[in-house]
Amino acid sequence: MSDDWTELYRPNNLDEVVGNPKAVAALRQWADNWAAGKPVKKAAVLIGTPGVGKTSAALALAKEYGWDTVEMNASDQRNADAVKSVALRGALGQTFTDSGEFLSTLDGNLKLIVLDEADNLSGKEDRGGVPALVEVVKTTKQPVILIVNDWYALSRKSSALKSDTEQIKFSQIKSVTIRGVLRKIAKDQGITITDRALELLADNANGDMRSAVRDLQAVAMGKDEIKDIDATSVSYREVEKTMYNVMDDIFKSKDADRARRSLAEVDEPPETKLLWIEENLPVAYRDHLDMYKGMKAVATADKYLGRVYRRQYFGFWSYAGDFLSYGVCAAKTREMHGFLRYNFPQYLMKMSRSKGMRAVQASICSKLGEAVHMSAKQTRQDILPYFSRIYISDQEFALKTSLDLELEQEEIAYILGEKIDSAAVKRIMKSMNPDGEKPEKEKKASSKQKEKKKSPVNQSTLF
Ligand SMILES: Nc1ncnc2c1ncn2[C@@H]1O[C@H](COP(=O)(O)OP(=O)(O)OP(=O)(O)O)[C@@H](O)[C@H]1O
Repeated sequence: MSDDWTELYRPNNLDEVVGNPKAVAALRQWADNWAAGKPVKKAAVLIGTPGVGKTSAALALAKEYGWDTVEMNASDQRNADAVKSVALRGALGQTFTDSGEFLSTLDGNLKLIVLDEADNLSGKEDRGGVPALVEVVKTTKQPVILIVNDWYALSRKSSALKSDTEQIKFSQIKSVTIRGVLRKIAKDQGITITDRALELLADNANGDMRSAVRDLQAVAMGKDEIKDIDATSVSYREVEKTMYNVMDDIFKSKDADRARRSLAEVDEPPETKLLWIEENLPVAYRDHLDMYKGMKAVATADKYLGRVYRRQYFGFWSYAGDFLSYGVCAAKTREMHGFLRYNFPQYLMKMSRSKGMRAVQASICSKLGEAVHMSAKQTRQDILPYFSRIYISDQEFALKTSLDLELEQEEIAYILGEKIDSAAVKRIMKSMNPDGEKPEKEKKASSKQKEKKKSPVNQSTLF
């Protein structure tokens, strides 16, 4: 049995494929025609974003109709011959898998050929990827299903692909539907889960069932009860995910209205939105004029954001939003397709890193300041540089002060200017704690700090 819940709970039949009844009905109709020996279109294309059940539906269909399945990755050019050899043979006789093995068809059953990533044939046109696919969908003697995320990208490469296939669209799964599936899985696993946690997990998935099931499995690890707080741990990813979606709406499509709505809906401060767009505009717009116009819109948005604070007029936020969405979206000369690798804003990354560093420095200064009866600020200016020098050069001093000040590993690393897991830091930690047991003092340290009950450190031990 699979440990991966997305495999374990893959639908076993078409009725278990939730959320897209029309698509499932269309798929059944297509399969019925094949089963009756009169396929109207020999190949079906299942179109939809990742994790909405396209592959599951194809596999469930084969099970329901008692067909064998041959799954192949269409983007791998090496498979083209293997696909043809399976597809172009009749139901009787023998066929090959992509690894060249014989597949016997003793009962004369149909064989469902599932071609994953069929939209990923980019750059392969000249090497025959698309023509091979067209030949297959026209002449196959076996039912063929193409799985695609981006139908536009594929269909514009060949009009035959459009006319010779049955296109079936899968929409994103509604949050409430996802919730139902998650509830069933939790029950089956003997896990209790709060309604709020279910809601959080389902909402976070943004219509992607696979990611919802994965998140559930991740938060359930080692637990038999999932509380609200457990589910909130996945929510940071939602921010990125949502911003990534907004990026696509702004940079790829020409639908400026959608771009505007999408940017307005994402729950992030306007400054953060601007940073995302500024960071990724050069990734998306390779044309210099598009980039120039886009950056101009970003600059104008930035001007309005500045005015919000200077004039305390929050109406300017919407102006800024319009420039970032409408402005940037309309700056391009044509729609963009294909995958774009967006970056998390560098500025935010640096800031959060240095925020972490500043917090560590503040905590050292507060401990040290207490020992020498000085404010944390004064300690930082007048004591810390000298303290660090002595600490680095005198091991005995380092050990003593680390124990007296109850320094944590990250604080020691900061003073030494080393990485947290460096040999020097480990050496001091080990000397502080030779038996591997946490000293009593250290154990109490964090709770003591929280209580703000400052322990009187003996100055004579320190210096
Ligand atoms: N509609 C659905 N009903 C039930 N389970 C689903 C559905 N969609 C997805 N799942 C769950 O998510 C997993 C992944 O789904 P599946 O592989 O079918 O998605 P997909 O649309 O083919 O995605 P991709 O395009 O990334 O391959 C399934 O194994 C199943 O556990």
